[in-house]
Amino acid sequence: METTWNYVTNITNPNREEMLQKELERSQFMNYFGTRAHLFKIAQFQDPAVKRMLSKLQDMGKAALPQEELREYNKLLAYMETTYSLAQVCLDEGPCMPLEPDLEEIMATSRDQKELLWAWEGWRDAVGRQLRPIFWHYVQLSNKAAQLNGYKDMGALWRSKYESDTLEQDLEQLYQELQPLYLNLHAYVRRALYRYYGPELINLRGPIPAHLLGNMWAQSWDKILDLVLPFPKKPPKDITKIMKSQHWKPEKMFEEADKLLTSLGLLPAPPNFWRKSMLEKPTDGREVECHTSAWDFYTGNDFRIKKCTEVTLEDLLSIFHQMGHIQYFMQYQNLSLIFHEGANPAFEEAVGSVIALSASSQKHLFSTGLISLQRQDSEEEINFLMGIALEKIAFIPFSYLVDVFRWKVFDGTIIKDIYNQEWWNLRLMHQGLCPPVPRTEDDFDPGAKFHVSANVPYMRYFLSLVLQFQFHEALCNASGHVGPLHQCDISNSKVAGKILGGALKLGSSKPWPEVLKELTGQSNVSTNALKAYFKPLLNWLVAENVRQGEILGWPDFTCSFEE
Ligand SMILES: C[C@H](NC(=O)O)C(=O)O
Ligand SMILES: [Zn+2]
Repeated sequence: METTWNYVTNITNPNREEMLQKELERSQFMNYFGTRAHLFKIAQFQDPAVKRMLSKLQDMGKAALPQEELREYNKLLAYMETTYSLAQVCLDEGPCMPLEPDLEEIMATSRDQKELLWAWEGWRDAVGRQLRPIFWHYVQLSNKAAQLNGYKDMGALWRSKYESDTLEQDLEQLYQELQPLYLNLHAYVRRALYRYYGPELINLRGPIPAHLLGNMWAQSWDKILDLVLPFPKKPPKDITKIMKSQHWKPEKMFEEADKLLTSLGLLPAPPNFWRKSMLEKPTDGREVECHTSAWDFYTGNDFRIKKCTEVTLEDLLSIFHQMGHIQYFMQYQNLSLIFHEGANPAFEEAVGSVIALSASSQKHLFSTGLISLQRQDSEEEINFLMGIALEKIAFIPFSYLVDVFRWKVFDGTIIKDIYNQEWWNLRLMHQGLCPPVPRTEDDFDPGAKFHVSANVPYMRYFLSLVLQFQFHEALCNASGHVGPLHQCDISNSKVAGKILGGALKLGSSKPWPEVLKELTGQSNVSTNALKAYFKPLLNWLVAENVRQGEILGWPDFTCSFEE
């Protein structure tokens, strides 16, 4: 881990070589134990814990590849992730801009569609196009590694982490249940963009151009809240502006998250965290991978976050999310190593997001001194819920389709000659978006998303969307909260903290339905809590869309490009 950390926090060739060497040694170690674990037949054992431990030990991942192919695979992985992390988009004459913070800032704040298009297209030229020629090779080697572990392809290996042979149908079911929320939000936002950008850009019966949603991947739309605010006369406070006026620094943002977690009776981040994390983008000229991530160094007291923190509300909530990962690492520390992971990958993502849901409540913002008045009238409440919905509801189809795409690439349904057109077919079908300019098969737009370039599965974020509201509702009830779910802040509730901590302590030692039952009292994933949270907003959206005579969906499904 240390050599990988050294590389992503100081991208140089020597660090890369050292990381690749250590990766190889680590894989040999995994291979040695994995092969020996295969000597045992799991069926011979009775004890569920032993059977569970064995099956996890037998899963070697990429370490199952022969030496030479593993070396090749690790070089490919490093090339893809580094290309993403070092990519910049240059103005004709003048500065080049990295994704964080420059290009993301443009996507979030510019309202000039030409400037948005420049950043959107430039980023895809700088990253996606570079990965296109080698992505197929990555797919082949990934599938070979999966097959050597007994899976038909890498998508099957990724899905196996959820220990369910009805995973795909279950996810599809959850996705369908959330469609009314998404379609009503999409229609409402399209109308608002129509008002701002006009009919030459927006077709009220068609998909929305993907560069106008405030985000490089149009995955969350919270940055265009000002364009879509339901009650413009009652704008919410600009928390980012208030943070800056109160001279917040990154360190304070992390301390706030640590404070909320310890107020629940959960564990504080240890001294190593504050000493060894990278909480800001270095200013000493070092090239770093800015995509935020949380790290466990498996020593029992060395946990770090790598983040190029900006003083914004978005980064404050992202920090709550990341400190949730750190909390999980700490809580399952006493289990045997093999169980040092979340009950399933979506649990890992949901923990921090649950904390962030409390942190983003008016009650918490008030207690943090970021707003001076907590009370909201019904119109302000709709404005508030719209802000949360632009982040969470908009994210439903994106978080679902990224791995629907990759599962099909791994299982061969999507062949390499049509990667990009199939990506946009899914973006059109699920998100109701169009590329703002024509795309070709020289492009590889999925590669312009970190998780695709960094070989990180994504379905975990879709499932986490549902789970985080289920956890939030259960913990809010446990904390004695009464009233609308969106007003709940579990801070200071030792009861809620005890329930959450108890579930995290289980790591992956128990099947995740059992952990879900411990946490929420239910053993099945349910969208009821998410729907309850947004109910007031959905009622308002439906009435508004009916009033405007909106068409839900995009019957004009062609993407028109302005001349
Ligand atoms: C949702 C996901 N979060 C993360 O990577 O931490 C993303 O940024 O796309
Ligand atoms: Zn995460």
